[in-house]
Amino acid sequence: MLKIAKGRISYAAVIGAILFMIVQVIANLNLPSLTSNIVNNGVAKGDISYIWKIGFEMIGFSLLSVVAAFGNVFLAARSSQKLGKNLRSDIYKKVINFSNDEFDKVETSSLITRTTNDVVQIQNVAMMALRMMIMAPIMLVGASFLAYTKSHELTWIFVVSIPVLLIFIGIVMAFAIPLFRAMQTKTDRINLVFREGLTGVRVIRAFRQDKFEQDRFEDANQDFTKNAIKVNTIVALAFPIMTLIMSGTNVAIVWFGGQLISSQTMQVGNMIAFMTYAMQVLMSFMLLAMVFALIPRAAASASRIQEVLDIKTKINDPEKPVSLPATTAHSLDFEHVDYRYQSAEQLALSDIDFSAHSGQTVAIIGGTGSGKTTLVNLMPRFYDIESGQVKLDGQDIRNLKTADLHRAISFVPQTATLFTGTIRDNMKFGNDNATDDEIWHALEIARSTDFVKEEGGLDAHVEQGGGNFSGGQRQRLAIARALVKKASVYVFDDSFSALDFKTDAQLRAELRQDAQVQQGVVVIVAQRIATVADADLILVLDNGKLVGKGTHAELKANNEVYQEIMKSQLREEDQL
Ligand SMILES: Nc1ncnc2c1ncn2[C@@H]1O[C@H](COP(=O)(O)OP(=O)(O)OP(=O)(O)O)[C@@H](O)[C@H]1O
Repeated sequence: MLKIAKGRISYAAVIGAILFMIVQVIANLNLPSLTSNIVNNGVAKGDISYIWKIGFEMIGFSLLSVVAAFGNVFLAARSSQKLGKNLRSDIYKKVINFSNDEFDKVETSSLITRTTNDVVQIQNVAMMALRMMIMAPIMLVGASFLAYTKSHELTWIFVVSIPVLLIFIGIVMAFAIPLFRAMQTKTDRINLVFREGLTGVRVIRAFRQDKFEQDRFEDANQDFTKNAIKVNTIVALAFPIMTLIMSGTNVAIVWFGGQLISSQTMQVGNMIAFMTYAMQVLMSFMLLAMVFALIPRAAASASRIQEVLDIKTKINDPEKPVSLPATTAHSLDFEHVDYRYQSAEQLALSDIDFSAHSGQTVAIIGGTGSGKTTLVNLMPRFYDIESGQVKLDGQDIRNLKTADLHRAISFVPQTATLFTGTIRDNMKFGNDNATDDEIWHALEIARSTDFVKEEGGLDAHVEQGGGNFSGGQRQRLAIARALVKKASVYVFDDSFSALDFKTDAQLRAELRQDAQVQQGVVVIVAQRIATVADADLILVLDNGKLVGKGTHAELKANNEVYQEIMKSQLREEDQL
């Protein structure tokens, strides 16, 4: 846990909080002694001026204690909140640079719990530690010593009450700590089920799985609640018992102290002070117990966060990056590329080899699971290849800064994702300087002007995930967004599948005529022969292998897989 705070917490604030806390403890430790003086020397002797003098001193120490407590809480809160803020941004910075391989390692819902709930646990413990963990031992030592100076005859009471309290605290912790620890994994589970339920709500309804999903959530919720109730019951039971131990100690002090007073071996004031110090001693143990009860849960949180921070991102900038040549003649080359998913034994792609240059359209076709998406994902280095080379403008993409590479590639993924904001915000996602004219031009190519105008133009609101647009409209907006970004390579991963034949054909014709797009290489992943037929180069994938490469006419004449795909699609149309 200390590792996680290192460099993320303000040391000046921590030192300030500790200093204030020391002042507070010293002030608090002085008060019982002053009470005993006032009783012994003022009240017992009827010395009014002494009472006033010590009374003012007590007010002074009380005010000092309040001010110090305020300073301590202020700095403790500030530094623990800052620690939380720094942790959240460090996790976010780390995660945003994850490649798909790393995202495959940690569940998204768990990442969310780690950024929110786990960070809160650390913050709470940091706050408690700065308030109590250091206060308790100082108070414990100070109060024990001062209690002894007030009456060494009564100190034996501690010999009984402290072990009783410690044994009790030990029993409580033994039961509570595993439960505290389990809270985090149970929170994870709730988040996972809740998230899946929310994102898949339509599917759940369509398949009438509402009851099943509700039960699944209920189970997770019930499990969490049961655990929380157990923890709270233990804590709730612990408090009255601890109060009982404290009251028992008080009774013993009054009982035996009374006897000492009547035999004139002890003064009343000393007994009152002893009683207050005894409470401070027991309170210190309780404060320590509270902190130690929270530590295991926070330690579990800390290791969950550290686990994310320690993940080594595989795809990093090279030590000596090269720059892309300043040219308008762009090229994309795959040279004998092999790729294997980290969890898989077999190659997902093997010996992929092709070249394309500015003005050319490369189309990738193949059955479901043949490796089309995997292939295009290698271009922006979402995954790194196992062997071979991928080159952009003649440079191995692993020698480029990832920011430069991503700037050079405009990518439309299979599932179109839009962000909350306006259409304009979404369109400017890859090109902040785009003018309204450029955006309208891109929308025109993507056959989106009509519905965007209907929605209210570029200022039209886009809901979370583009929920207020249809699937086809989202696809077209994602295509337009990719066109607004001026790139060397435009990748469309199955982006035309949601369009009808006519719109698909019009859109591709517009792409062919657009001067900006024609300066780059266009890569289209498609399922339909009609979509790929006019491409300059068609790659036919089958089971991760490049089984055909050529134009439509060439492949139609001599490629078996291509002919098979053609036949199956003709058959489908014939059947209608
Ligand atoms: N993250 C992953 N981890 C392990 N294997 C994966 C992963 N993603 C895809 N695969 C496997 O790689 C193969 C190729 O998948 P890919 O998504 O590239 O196919 P595709 O041709 O794009 O299919 P579709 O047309 O259905 O989108 C499949 O066998 C798939 O199971």
